[in-house]
Amino acid sequence: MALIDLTDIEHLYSGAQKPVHALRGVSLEIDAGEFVAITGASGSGKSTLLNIIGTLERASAGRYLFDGQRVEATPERKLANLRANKIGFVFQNFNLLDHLTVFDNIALGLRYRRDPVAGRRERILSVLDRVGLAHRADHLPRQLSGGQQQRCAIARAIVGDPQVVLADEPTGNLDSTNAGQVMGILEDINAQGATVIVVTHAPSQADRAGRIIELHDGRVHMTRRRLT
Ligand SMILES: Nc1ncnc2c1ncn2[C@@H]1O[C@H](COP(=O)(O)OP(=O)(O)OP(=O)(O)O)[C@@H](O)[C@H]1O
Repeated sequence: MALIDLTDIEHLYSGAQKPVHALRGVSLEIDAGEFVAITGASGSGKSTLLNIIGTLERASAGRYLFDGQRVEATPERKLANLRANKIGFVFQNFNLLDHLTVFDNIALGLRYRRDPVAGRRERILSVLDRVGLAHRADHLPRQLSGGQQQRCAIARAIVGDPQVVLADEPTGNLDSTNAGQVMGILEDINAQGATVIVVTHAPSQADRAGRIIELHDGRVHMTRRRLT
């Protein structure tokens, strides 16, 4: 059984002006342990699809099974719980809290989890080490470079050891060296067993994924697996 199983997903944004049909019948399966890149032109529906996969947004129509659970039939309270325990999010703009240190920003990744408080400090220190920020634990986000801020955000996303890491243009604000480093960390997270899904429009980064899903006008235009 696929970890993520989407069938005929439609999404309509019905704002004040004309409604936007952002997804038009997307069906796809993603297995546990895959590293998938979602690509496509601006406006093709990549972020919408990622937000639906992450249960931040509910699809207007279609069926979504996450780890066998019917998302459309799950109340919001339970979805919040699922997100806190099983999914880590990484965004283009890092979304760190300015007034908190790197350590405390990462601690936020454990806030809504049910696991015991004992051992949290060690867990945070170990993840800081993993993203190469052990020497920056007491810094504020504004004292970090963009690449370091994104590595801090990744640490926050993975500190709870999620099954799935979803990253929306995680390298969009980074130069190529930092972008390469961030992709390397995502590869490492995947190698450790997490399913990783990255939205990117950079072909050089999409090529690092095991599978590329290209959207076009709200539909899956093409799916391609890495040859090696
Ligand atoms: N909250 C919203 N309200 C109305 N329309 C929206 C909203 N969010 C996205 N859209 C529209 O839905 C379509 C798909 O948007 P989405 O952000 O998913 O595309 P994308 O492929 O991620 O684009 P980009 O690469 O520019 O980030 C676009 O036409 C966009 O304008």
